[in-house]
Amino acid sequence: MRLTVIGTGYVGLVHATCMADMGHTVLGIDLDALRIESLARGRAPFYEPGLCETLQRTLESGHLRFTTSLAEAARFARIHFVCVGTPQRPDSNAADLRFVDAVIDDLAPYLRELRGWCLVVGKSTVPVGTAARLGDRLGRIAPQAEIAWNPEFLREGFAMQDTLRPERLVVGVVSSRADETLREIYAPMLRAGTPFISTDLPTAELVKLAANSFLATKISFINAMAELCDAMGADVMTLAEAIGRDPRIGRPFLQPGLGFGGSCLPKDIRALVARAEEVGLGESVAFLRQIDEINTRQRRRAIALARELVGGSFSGRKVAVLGAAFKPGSDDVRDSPALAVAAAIHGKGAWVRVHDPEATDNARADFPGLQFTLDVPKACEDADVVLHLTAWPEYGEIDPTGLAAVVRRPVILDARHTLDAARWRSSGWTFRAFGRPCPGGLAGGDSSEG
Ligand SMILES: NC(=O)c1ccc[n+]([C@@H]2O[C@H](COP(=O)([O-])OP(=O)(O)OC[C@H]3O[C@@H](n4cnc5c(N)ncnc54)[C@H](O)[C@@H]3O)[C@@H](O)[C@H]2O)c1
Ligand SMILES: O=c1ccn([C@@H]2O[C@H](COP(=O)(O)OP(=O)(O)O[C@H]3O[C@H](CO)[C@@H](O)[C@H](O)[C@H]3O)[C@@H](O)[C@H]2O)c(=O)[nH]1
Repeated sequence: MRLTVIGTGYVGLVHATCMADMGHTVLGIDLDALRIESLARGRAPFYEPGLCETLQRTLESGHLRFTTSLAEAARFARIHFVCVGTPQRPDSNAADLRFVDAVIDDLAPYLRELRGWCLVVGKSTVPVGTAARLGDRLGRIAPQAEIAWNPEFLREGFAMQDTLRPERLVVGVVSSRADETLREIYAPMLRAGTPFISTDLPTAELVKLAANSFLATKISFINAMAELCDAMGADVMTLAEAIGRDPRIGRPFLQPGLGFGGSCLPKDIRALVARAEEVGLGESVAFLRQIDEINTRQRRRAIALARELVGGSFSGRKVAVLGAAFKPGSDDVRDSPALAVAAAIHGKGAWVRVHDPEATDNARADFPGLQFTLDVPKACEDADVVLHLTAWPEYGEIDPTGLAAVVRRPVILDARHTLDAARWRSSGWTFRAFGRPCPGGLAGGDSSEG
């Protein structure tokens, strides 16, 4: 089938390339002319495992092309996926819907000129009620155009596999024709057994926000347990393993540490609370405010413990930071917990040098005051403390003995719980982690400092 994908960010570009790889003929559209130019030459604007190869393959096969023109998009296909951003508004916790609104306003006049039915399918994460509102807006200008909502659940770092082999497909539709069209688009996945959940617009919109709220709740729950473990001398990793064995609880998303960041979980739980408040149900989701607060507290705890580890003041201290991306497998630094901690420590007078295997360009653009390097020993040269803040697998391969020879003091805070404490300690390191007993005292820093 012929499809367009409007917005070629993390969601749109991955969706466009995967749809093209499945055999559809796809036109990708973005306002950003430089991005479109480099995509047309097969260059992806961000790091995502497997994306580059698929992009090049689908460009070569002729299944994928790019343009900046919505007029061309309207002529090209009857099905248009909308994948533009819905960030947090600068002035409140609500979602900023101006990009999705703009796509509908700009596309609708071109669709009106066409004869026959067409379908605009939102994939962006939006507050409940947005799809119906956009459907009305679209219908007023182009009465033969219909809206559907098909929220996206991909994880960065696993985006290709999550798109090609999703756990489920959720579609909100207002007609059986939309339902059948979406089933046809996703036919190879349905044949492979992917559950297809077809529902109304509000349910589809809410499923997405509910899923992210639940994931955020699991993470903050285990981090709250880590705080208790610190105070009580218990071990949060054993606790996570033990409760995670219960299939009603499950081990995934119980990894304690610095908490969640990125462009989705933080803004999505805030947007859900904001929307619930609009309909007078703020109290029903008040717990999500606490989930958010527990999450940001982890960053303050890491700063406080790091300060304790350098002797009580950051002034003039050298701090090595391992990791800048909001999570491993991605070069995305949007709301990165690692960079928030690094910047705060830098702001308190420390020399901070950050290593990341993929995200240094993006991180440098957002935090020009920090120093960056692609070499772990260089990041750690003369450091008073090493902070492990993003769990890239290669940090698990570091030789602690070799690194001890480079630093000023062999002291490490593992804020992601993926390093082997025994190995580091046996190489002479003072090794600290939240929620884990440590020889000679409790691991937790106080969380009082902002
Ligand atoms: N990033 C993720 O992992 C992820 C996963 C699931 C859902 N989502 C949701 O999907 C949506 C997109 O997220 P993203 O991370 O891909 O965003 P992004 O910021 O990476 O990409 C958005 C793209 O849309 C383009 N754009 C903006 N307005 C446009 C317009 N009028 N016409 C054409 N292009 C336009 C921008 O130039 C940009 O390239 C958001 O609602 C997000 O919450 C994101
Ligand atoms: O046990 C865990 C799991 C994750 N994280 C952190 O949580 C954040 C988010 O991780 P993850 O959910 O893997 O990344 P995203 O790519 O942001 O994906 C989430 O947000 C997307 C956008 O809505 C959804 O599509 C995905 O389903 C949802 O997992 C990162 O900072 C992780 O380091 C933890 O601290 N502990």
